[in-house]
Amino acid sequence: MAEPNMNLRKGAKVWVEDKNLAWVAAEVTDLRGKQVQVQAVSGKTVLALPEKLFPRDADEEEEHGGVDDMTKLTYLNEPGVLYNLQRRYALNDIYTYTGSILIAVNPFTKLPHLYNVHMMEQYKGAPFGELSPHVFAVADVSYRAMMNEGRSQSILVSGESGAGKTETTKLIMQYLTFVGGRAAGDDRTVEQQVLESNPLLEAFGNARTVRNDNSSRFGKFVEIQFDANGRISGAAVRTYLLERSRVVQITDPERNYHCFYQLCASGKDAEKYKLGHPSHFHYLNQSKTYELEGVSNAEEYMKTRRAMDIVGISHEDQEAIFRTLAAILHLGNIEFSPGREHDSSVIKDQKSTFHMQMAADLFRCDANLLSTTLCTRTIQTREGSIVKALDCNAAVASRDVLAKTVYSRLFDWLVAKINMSVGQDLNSRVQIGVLDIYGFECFKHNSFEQFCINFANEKLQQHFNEHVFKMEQDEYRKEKINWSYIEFIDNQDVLDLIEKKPIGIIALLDEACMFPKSTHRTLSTKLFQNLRGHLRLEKAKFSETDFTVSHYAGKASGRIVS
Ligand SMILES: Nc1ncnc2c1ncn2[C@@H]1O[C@H](COP(=O)(O)OP(=O)(O)OP(=O)(O)O)[C@@H](O)[C@H]1O
Repeated sequence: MAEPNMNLRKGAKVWVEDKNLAWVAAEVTDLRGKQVQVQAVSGKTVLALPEKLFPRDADEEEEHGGVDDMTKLTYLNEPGVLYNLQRRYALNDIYTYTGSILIAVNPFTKLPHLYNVHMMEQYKGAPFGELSPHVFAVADVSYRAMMNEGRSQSILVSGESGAGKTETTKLIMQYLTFVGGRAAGDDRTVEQQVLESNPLLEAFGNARTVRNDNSSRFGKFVEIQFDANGRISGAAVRTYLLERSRVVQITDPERNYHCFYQLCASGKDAEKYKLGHPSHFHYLNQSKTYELEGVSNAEEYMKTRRAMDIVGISHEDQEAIFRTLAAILHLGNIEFSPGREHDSSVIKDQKSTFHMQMAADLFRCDANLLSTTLCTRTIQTREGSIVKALDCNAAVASRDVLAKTVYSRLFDWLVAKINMSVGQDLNSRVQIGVLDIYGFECFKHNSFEQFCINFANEKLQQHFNEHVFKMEQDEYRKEKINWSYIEFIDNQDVLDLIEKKPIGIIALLDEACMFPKSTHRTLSTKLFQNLRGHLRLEKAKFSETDFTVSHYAGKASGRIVS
């Protein structure tokens, strides 16, 4: 989006950077050697370097309330794009096009007039771009492309946490249900079932985060299958990258997965499993946030139960699901103290023994076996298996791994149940896929989970580059249209750094996992030896194991730990 040939004469309209407001509108008042004097609309005069200024569309050229397609801006630069979105947002115009891409700004308030049946009727079959930008227009264009070309389509919903991806995905499904739904009078339809399974997925896959009270902690690809007449004939939900670490570790004011709090507030069921207030459980009390504003955990529990009934999960299976959740909570309360032998551990005290017995009963396994499993590790060798004692830290780690594994298997099992109940149409030739996946994430400390999320986003970015930029430009070339090529950053080098065999980060990690003697130090040495000088990888100055990957969207630092 750089603007190389900016004409900086007196009176030119520009954007100048501002500490507080990001960008402010200004006008050039003087040229002083290498610097330019500009006067901001507030009246303030600033000196700036020319390369720091961006040209600005003249106010009188701009339509009132901004333009509905960014490509209509004379100057397509960051301040211009942000200003346009801001002006539209002020009028509750939350949608704006950039060519065939839709930008949605989260309104954080209900706008029911935007999503009613009347609106859906309006967008049905309307040429793209004729009506105001809308998520229904995108869904409609993909439905029509599928029908006209007989080819499957996909819609990618991307953005940072809390941007509105899940809401947008639901709206797309609502629209596809409207155009491809079955005639009234049919039994409960596939699309209804997909929508009705949402509360279930949300109870087990969503949690409160700093940014979003109901943040999806997994990626989701919803495939909606259609028959030859364009009617929905089946559907499937595929999930990715469930955030497993949340089951055992949370920080204030975040929460664990909603289902745990729901179960604790369930009254009789909670009593049956000897649960109480969430503050009694280590996996929940690491954060003091137990309630969500405007949400009753007990009512949500009933909703989750109802969603299970709708999806067709038997009462026996429902009981097994909540029993497993309770077992995980009891498991988390097991503490260890050093055993008699060096580097060994035992269950700490009576309280821990109670929770271990509870966990074992609820998992329906033998308590001694559970305790041995937590406090020892069995290593297979050629000579047979060796049992090695674990110290307290290692026993805690093994307890947490068990909790995470059981939870993620439970989640996968639920997804499989939902898919079975909704029913896939194996004969369908066309489908529309909607991908709702985490955006790029960067925290102070980034775990392996974040690394995978950023890798997935890097892959998506490459797909986007190939399809949007390369294909458009090939088209222009074919038609001999004189076109100044858009510059985009090819991210193949980041992908190579991560996935190339045999010396990408993942390949080296794989290799390290196979050698019993590997440690986090041997892995870091290998990584930095093999990838030294890679422009996308930086080693931290004062650490042997910290590294930073320069992604297309920014830098993310990680640490190799054992
Ligand atoms: N189109 C919309 N209309 C009204 N409210 C919206 C809309 N989109 C989002 N919101 C509000 O913003 C909140 C966050 O949106 P959503 O959960 O869809 O974000 P997300 O991008 O999926 O976040 P995460 O990645 O954390 O799951 C919603 O709970 C809802 O209150």
